Amino acid sequence: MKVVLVGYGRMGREVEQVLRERGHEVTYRVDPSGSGDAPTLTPSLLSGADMAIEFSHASSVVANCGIYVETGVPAVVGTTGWTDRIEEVRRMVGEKIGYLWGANFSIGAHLFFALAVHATRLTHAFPEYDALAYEIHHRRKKDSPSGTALTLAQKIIEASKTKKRVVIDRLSRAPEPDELHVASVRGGEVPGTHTFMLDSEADTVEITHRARSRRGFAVGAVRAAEWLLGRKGFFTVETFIDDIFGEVANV
Ligand SMILES: NC(=O)C1=CN([C@@H]2O[C@H](COP(=O)(O)OP(=O)(O)OC[C@H]3O[C@@H](n4cnc5c(N)ncnc54)[C@H](O)[C@@H]3O)[C@@H](O)[C@H]2O)C=CC1
Ligand SMILES: O=C(O)C1=N[C@H](C(=O)O)C[C@H](O)C1
Repeated sequence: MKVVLVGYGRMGREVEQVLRERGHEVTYRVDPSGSGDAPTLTPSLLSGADMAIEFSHASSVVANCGIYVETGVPAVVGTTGWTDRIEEVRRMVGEKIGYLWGANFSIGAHLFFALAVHATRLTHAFPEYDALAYEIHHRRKKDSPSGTALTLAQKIIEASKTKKRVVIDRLSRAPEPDELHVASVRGGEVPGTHTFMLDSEADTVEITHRARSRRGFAVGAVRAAEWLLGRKGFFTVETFIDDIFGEVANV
């Protein structure tokens, strides 16, 4: 595949390495910081490209989607922090191009989601267990909570009989029983740690996904791009995971 990298920061560079290892070619790197070949994405940069892979900033996702649609180039997007506009992007994409978005492309994160959802269902019989979640990321991360934490929270709300709402703010009150509290911490170099906790008077059950590096995210994104080639429509990473690895993502 001839790939245009949109966003050439930590993830863009990691994806470039994996693309090379898997026999693909990077034709352009787009990044406003000056670290790529061009500062902004334009239709002409996508000419001849088979795929775009975007790890950029939330503020650019919708405009970039317009350029993918205009040029007919499919895109895998890992950028987080923009899902308040996901329906707009879904409508823009329609059946015109293949577009796949995921908050977390590492396989382990999807095992983590599945385990957390399964554990939540098991506690239907044990209402003494209260659910909560927290995530830790490096000091340069721009969005909070992480896309992964928001995805986890949504899945837990769907699986839980007691939790109906997600609260992400710093709480200056006790959470209501139907509120799932999701907390975020930023600092150091942590590539991404997410913990889901079920806590009772007797004990604590903790499920943690701890990324060791960004490689798992990058491998997943490149595999998702290989999967997307030739498909049309708006997909989330869960569809790709389901298709490749069986019923892992949506247990
Ligand atoms: N889905 C997943 O598996 C993962 C998602 N991410 C997400 O990917 C995004 C990027 O993460 P990192 O690479 O760690 O951040 P980073 O800050 O190292 O890199 C982002 C790059 O995008 C550039 N950028 C900003 N606006 C742009 C635009 N309009 N067009 C092109 N480039 C633009 C910035 O100059 C920067 O170089 C974040 O939203 C992060 O949460 C990060 C890791 C894994
Ligand atoms: O910004 C990051 O670094 C990461 N972002 C993604 C998220 O917001 O969930 C995925 C991973 O946790 C790393």
